[in-house]
Amino acid sequence: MSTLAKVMSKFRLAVIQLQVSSVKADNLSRARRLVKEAAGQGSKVVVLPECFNSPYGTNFFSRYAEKIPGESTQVLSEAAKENQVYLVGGSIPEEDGGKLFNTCTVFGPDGEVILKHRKIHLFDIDIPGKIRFQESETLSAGNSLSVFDTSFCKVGVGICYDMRFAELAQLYSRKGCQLLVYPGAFNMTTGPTHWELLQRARALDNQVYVATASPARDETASYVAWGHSTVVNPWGDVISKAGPEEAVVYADIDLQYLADVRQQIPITSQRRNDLYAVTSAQEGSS
Ligand SMILES: O=C(O)CCC(=O)C(=O)O
Repeated sequence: MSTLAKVMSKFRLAVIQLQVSSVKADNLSRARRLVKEAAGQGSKVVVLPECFNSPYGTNFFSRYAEKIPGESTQVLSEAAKENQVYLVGGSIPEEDGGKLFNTCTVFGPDGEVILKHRKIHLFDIDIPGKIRFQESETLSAGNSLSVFDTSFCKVGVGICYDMRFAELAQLYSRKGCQLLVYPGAFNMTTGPTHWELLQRARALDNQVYVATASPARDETASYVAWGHSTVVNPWGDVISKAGPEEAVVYADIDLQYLADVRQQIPITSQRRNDLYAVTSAQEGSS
């Protein structure tokens, strides 16, 4: 392998576990400061949490919603450009045509938007005595798979509940993604058992890196996030993990290691495509 190929096969990823408050301007300025800090540590891809500009909750979405482009995406664009990073801008409540979406925008190092992912699986659950949450009361679902290219590898994007759907990760992997990122905000009921397990499952099933970015835990919020933003490698090992509080966690992504794992355990070529298949209605689109 050439020296250039070797250099390009490794890059640093940063996950920002942001302390999100009810003051949008504070959320934006903290995010901007931490993107700069992450870039200062050599990160090339930086990920913010779900709902990074607003508290998470159906009663907040319409109040904090913005058009895209708008105030929050402008800050993200500038932060990406100033710091020369790919910035996965967590998510924000987006308003478009009278509907609300939970939307992630991704910016390239030139500050241009390169992807917009609207959460495709809305978080509607009801666990008696624990948690009932119905995003569909206020939000509409997106309808597209979302993949973007970097100078290092292809990246697939989902938002939080999207991570529960193994088929989506499998399709992203089949499209050539080597990294899956999920801005997310699990809670104190599902977080302890499901958050890490889902990430390790998606990573191991597909032999990819998986990164999640959660808001920091705020015990006074109406929705208390689990925190614990994580990066998992293609072997299924957790290689970086935050606690509950605000933090930036780093992981060195090694695409040669990913290739080695795939060679050692060649499940992709061993799939019985003659017996089963996961298909997408959007097959052929990127
Ligand atoms: O799936 C879960 O348990 C949590 C999902 C969630 O919080 C979300 O989709 O925002």
